[in-house]
Amino acid sequence: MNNLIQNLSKAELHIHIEGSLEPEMMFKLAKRNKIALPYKNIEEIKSAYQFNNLQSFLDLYYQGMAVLQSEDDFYDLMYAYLNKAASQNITQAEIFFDPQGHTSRNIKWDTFMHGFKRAIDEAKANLGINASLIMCFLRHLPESDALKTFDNAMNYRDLFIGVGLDSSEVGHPPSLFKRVFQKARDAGLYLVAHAGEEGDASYVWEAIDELGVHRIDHGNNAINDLSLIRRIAADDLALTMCPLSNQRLQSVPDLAKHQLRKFMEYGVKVTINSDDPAYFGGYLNENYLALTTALKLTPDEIRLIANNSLEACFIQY
Ligand SMILES: Nc1ncnc2[nH]cnc12
Ligand SMILES: [Zn+2]
Repeated sequence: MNNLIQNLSKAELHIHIEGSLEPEMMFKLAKRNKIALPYKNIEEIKSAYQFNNLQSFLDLYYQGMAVLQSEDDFYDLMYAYLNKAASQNITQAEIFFDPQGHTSRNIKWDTFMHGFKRAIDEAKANLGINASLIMCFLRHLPESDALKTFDNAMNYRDLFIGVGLDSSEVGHPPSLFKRVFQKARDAGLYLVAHAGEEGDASYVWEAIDELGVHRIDHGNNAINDLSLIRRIAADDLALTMCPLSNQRLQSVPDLAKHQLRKFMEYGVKVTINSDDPAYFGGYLNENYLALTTALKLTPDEIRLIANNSLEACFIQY
């Protein structure tokens, strides 16, 4: 199975670039930028990564971002991910970034956008991997902040392909972001949203009906609503699922009960992704392997999931 998973061409459609910040790089950048970390060494960082829900992870995720300061920092972060992705036979990635996590720390748009672009261009030339960016709005902040972020992002319109919605889900439903998603739709951008990770099925309904998303990030809790599953399948909305993330954030009790199999039985276009690999203990192939073992996926099922990921890409090469 290991070889099959390694050798298959795959796309990754749910990866937060800031979630690929490995403890080693966090330490290196903290030193480079003279930023004090609340950890003495890499082992201490790793042992702090014990999560009991989404928020307990997000608190450390936002704290970790503080080491990202210069264009070179953003370049290094992106290039390291793309290098790893290419080594796992990922031919294409549509990558999330969180601008509000950086502008709130007074980092300039040019700094992160130019760092990301340089890494993406060099990785294409050196490694043959295709990558595009999806800008996410932080849903724990008000829509007015997302609208300002959207206006600033339009100065870089050719550097990203879509918008998404992430951060703390419960209490921040998709409908609160209707206006900014409408603006993004009018600008010809692709639309995605995290929904049904910790929120119930109503969050997924809203992402579809109020935001008009083209893919759903996670979607796990849609499993409790048969008419919703049928709607997702009928509209061919891919789910970008993240098994190790679900396990580490305790949003599934046991990987053997992961919702992916049931969605697949209903004909939903399911995909496997890594979400925040530096925090959840595995990149894409480790996610495929963990779910293959837990759900006893057959080689044909693994091929189908990998093929789904290529079909669900917004950009077809
Ligand atoms: N799994 C996740 N859910 C919501 N927001 C996130 N930001 C980074 N990872 C996330
Ligand atoms: Zn995510």
